[in-house]
Amino acid sequence: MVTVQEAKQRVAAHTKLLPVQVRDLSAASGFVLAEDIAAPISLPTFRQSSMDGYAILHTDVVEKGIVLSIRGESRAGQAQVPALHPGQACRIFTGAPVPEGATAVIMQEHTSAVNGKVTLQEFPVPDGKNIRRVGQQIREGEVALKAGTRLSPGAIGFLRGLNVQQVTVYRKPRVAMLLTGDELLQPGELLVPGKIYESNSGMVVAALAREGVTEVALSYTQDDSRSTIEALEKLTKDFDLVLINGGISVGDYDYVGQALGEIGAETIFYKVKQKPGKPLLFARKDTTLYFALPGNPASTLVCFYEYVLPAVRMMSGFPDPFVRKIRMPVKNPYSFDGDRDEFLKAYVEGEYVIPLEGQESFALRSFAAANALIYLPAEQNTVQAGELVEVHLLPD
Ligand SMILES: Nc1nc2c(c(=O)[nH]1)N[C@H]1C(S)=C(S)[C@@H](COP(=O)(O)OP(=O)(O)OC[C@H]3O[C@@H](n4cnc5c(N)ncnc54)[C@H](O)[C@@H]3O)O[C@H]1N2
Ligand code: MOO
Repeated sequence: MVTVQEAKQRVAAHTKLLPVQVRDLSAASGFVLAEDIAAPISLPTFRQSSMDGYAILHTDVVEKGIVLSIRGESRAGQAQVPALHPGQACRIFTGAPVPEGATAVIMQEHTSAVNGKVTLQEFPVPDGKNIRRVGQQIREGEVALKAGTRLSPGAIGFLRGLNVQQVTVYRKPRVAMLLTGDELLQPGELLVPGKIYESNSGMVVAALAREGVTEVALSYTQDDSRSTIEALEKLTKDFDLVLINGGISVGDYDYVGQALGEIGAETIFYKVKQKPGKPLLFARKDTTLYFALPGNPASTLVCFYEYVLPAVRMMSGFPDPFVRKIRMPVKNPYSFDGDRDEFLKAYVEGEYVIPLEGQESFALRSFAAANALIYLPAEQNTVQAGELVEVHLLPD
């Protein structure tokens, strides 16, 4: 049995970055850049107006009420704009090229135009006012995004604006999941005595999809040694990550630990001093990592968020792979017995975190309402209302 901290360290120590791949930017959201990206162009590429109004020479504005003659127009997308001379103003719109010679744009609301003349109500007008400079955002050749950046929607938009079409990123793991249990029913099957509807594959598939892992090879096995070994043998080569669910405790029909030994996987740890999820096993064979997740549904999901998700993120190049931790005051007092650290299904509401009813590891009802886990080390087994606790925010 290892501590939570030791288990996390061992996961980190045995999880390697996956090879890089080139992806179209349109299919790279959520991936992590493996190389710096240099800006192929400057942004803006030309001087642009940031307002609808009039391009002028700021030096013309020596007092309030100056009148200039309107010469021409510049609209967004226009290629040629005549140069501006002292005493002139050019009608201009947001995003349009600023004529050569102009040094400022006065917003329309600060002007009045009549009969080809415009009166400016603003004084003084600083040099460069309402003009986006060439390269103000980024200059050609500068590093636009560094290796290790996760491609957020903002990053994708930024790269699109730079006309970057392909990116080199770390690939995401190829994942298989093996569900064990004689009691498991597929959706829609007839409910017969002793059976349950299988919940854990759908849950893990949904959680993986949020990490950008959209394909999971699912397979099922009965609780017997031979079929468990055979099922695992099929999953070695083609996958970076194999998740096994159930059959990892000490019962007479729990064959997963033994089967992993039979296929030559090396156990890196078995059992973590935590609740739920004590019988978690982590193993490795060649470049494939195996997590045997305890079958109790809440144990499966806690182990997923605390260990599997960080491993997926580490493989895909995330610099900060663990779920986000903050310290918050707990709304209600809470206490527990036992010598294992606890992960409590919880709800963050405003400035407080609330431990939810129904913490048993068979129960997903509380998980369905949770947006966080409270991590309480065994030493902190009694907390008072208002006491600060460590909160792990679940990904949205
Ligand atoms: N004598 C002991 N018994 C148990 C111990 C122990 O230390 N000594 N540990 C308990 C803990 S803690 C956990 S957690 C469970 C883990 O059990 P397994 O990983 O072997 O899982 P199973 O026995 O196969 O199933 C447990 C539970 O979960 C249900 N289950 C399994 N798979 C699914 C699924 N895909 N979807 C929905 N529900 C599933 C299964 O029906 C059982 O109710 O062991 C304790 N026992
Ligand atoms: O560790 Mo188990 O998940 O407590 O039921």
